[in-house]
Amino acid sequence: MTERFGARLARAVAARGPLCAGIDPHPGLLAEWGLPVDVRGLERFALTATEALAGEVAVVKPQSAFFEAHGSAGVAVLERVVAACRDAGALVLLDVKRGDIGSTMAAYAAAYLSDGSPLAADAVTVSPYLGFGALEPAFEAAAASGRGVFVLARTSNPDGEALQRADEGGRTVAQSIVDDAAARNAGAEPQGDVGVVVGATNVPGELRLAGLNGPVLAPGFGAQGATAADLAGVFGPALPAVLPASSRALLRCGPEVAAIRDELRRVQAELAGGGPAGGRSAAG
Ligand SMILES: O=c1ccn([C@@H]2O[C@H](COP(=O)(O)O)[C@@H](O)[C@H]2O)c(=O)[nH]1
Repeated sequence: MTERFGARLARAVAARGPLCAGIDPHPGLLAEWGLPVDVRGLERFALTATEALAGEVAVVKPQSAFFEAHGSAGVAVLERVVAACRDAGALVLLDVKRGDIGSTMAAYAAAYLSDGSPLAADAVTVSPYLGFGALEPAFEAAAASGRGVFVLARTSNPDGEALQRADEGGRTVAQSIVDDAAARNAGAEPQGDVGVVVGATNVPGELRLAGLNGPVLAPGFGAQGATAADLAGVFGPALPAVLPASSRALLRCGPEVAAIRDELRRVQAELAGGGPAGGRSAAG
């Protein structure tokens, strides 16, 4: 029987620590690395980043948008990145933020969460804007194949606040997403397969995460300004379930593999020791 994602993730984090390393091939970063902003540059960038990061972290998070921007050749590079991360022992959380009516969601689930699909990852990000229930095909495909789903709840960007903090029957919309995810994870050991996305840039204590019984992906750490010292305040007792995610702050250290890896290890050490990591800049 396929081992569940929640269990696989817990084991990977115990072995390699909680940091989730993002692979975001921004055109500006390709240029900074002295690479052409085309599919050849994308391939060199993404495979170099994979070489630097995937053998060191529990989770790698490729940002699909930057690959899709190069068309089918870019998506082919993404497929190679997914395979190379797996070979290096990392779980792949593909950041695609999909969400649609249930019948179309089933097609996304087939693409990203089903054995045999070239783009199948260990987990994906999904958007609940069409309703948490519309994500059911993704939850089912993930459960059937030992994969995971991370639902956007309270994102790291300031634009999310008005919608996500709106009142939904005495709690915020974001809290209702967390509570729906918690219901799906109830009773799972060591944790469930449904995570939430909560930005590390958010207000301390805004969400009740203690009952989630699942992982919390925390982008906003690093280039968007949140530091290791902020994490305990923002996430409180849920901190052991948090995967701080950083992309640009690591990738800016390239193109040398050793330099990216040195920065990665520095951040991992700070996360382990609770000291300051990350850096300040505007979110977005
Ligand atoms: O709330 C969210 C959800 C997803 N993201 C994604 O995470 C990375 C962040 O990159 P950095 O370079 O570390 O800022 C990026 O892929 C976003 O699309 C997010 O930032 N916030």
